[in-house]
Amino acid sequence: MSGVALLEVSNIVVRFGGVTAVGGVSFAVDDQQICGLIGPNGAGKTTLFNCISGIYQPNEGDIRFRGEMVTGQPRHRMIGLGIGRTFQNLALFRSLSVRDNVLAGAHHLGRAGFIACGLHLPWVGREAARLDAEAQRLMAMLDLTAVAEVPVASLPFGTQKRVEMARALIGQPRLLLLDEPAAGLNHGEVDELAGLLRRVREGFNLSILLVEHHMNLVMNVSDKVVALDFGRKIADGTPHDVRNDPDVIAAYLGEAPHERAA
Ligand SMILES: Nc1ncnc2c1ncn2[C@@H]1O[C@H](COP(=O)(O)OP(=O)(O)OP(=O)(O)O)[C@@H](O)[C@H]1O
Repeated sequence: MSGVALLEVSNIVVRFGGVTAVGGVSFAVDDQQICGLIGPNGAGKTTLFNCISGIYQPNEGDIRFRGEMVTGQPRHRMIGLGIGRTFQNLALFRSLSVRDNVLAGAHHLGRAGFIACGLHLPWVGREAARLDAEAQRLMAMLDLTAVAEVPVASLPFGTQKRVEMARALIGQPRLLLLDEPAAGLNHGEVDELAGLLRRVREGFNLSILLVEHHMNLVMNVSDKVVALDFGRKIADGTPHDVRNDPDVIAAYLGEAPHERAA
């Protein structure tokens, strides 16, 4: 694997009818790297994200994950390969408890089918106990233990976002895609999120690709930043370099991006 990026996106093009949402974007994410993906509204961030997570199939270009071509693979296959994600507007089972939502993220790991469960085979119980222990560990790490049995619908938005992250993490991703994790959070929660992202990266030995409008968070937590505008890449480098890039500043209507923090 040495010399091969964890994720390699090459010349991705996505068109919706006459609209070119992504017009030939390339970038790479390395092992254990936090990469921020930024750009003004309509720049193509979500569309690119949806290609990487298997929701959209690009019209052109390639996506390689751990050296393997995965372009156009369906979502369940991407999860199996190690690409987990959260959604901007959350995609939780609202009437289920936090614990059950977290466990729902592990369904592709289980080997226990209908017949094995019906026969009460011993390894089925062992597998369930192992997953439950992992869910407990994740809930502790994401400060969810106290609400483990609470239906997610009754929890504050910031807590629900942590549930979604725990659900993605129990799937043992090598790459975690986070779609606007700071949206809807207050200042204190955003500060905690920065620390949490670093702990998650260290604790799970994974990489994070982060779409985010909250510039302070992106610049503070990312090892590298990729900036898009009108479906094209306009910068790719360290937070310092991207923040000072003239094209990035121009894309944000003359404001330095770090001054645009929510
Ligand atoms: N399903 C769709 N059908 C048609 N056009 C779309 C569709 N999804 C996105 N677009 C268009 O593609 C372009 C890129 O949109 P996209 O949502 O990827 O941008 P974004 O950078 O994620 O924006 P935001 O920050 O507002 O979420 C926009 O012009 C958008 O209107």
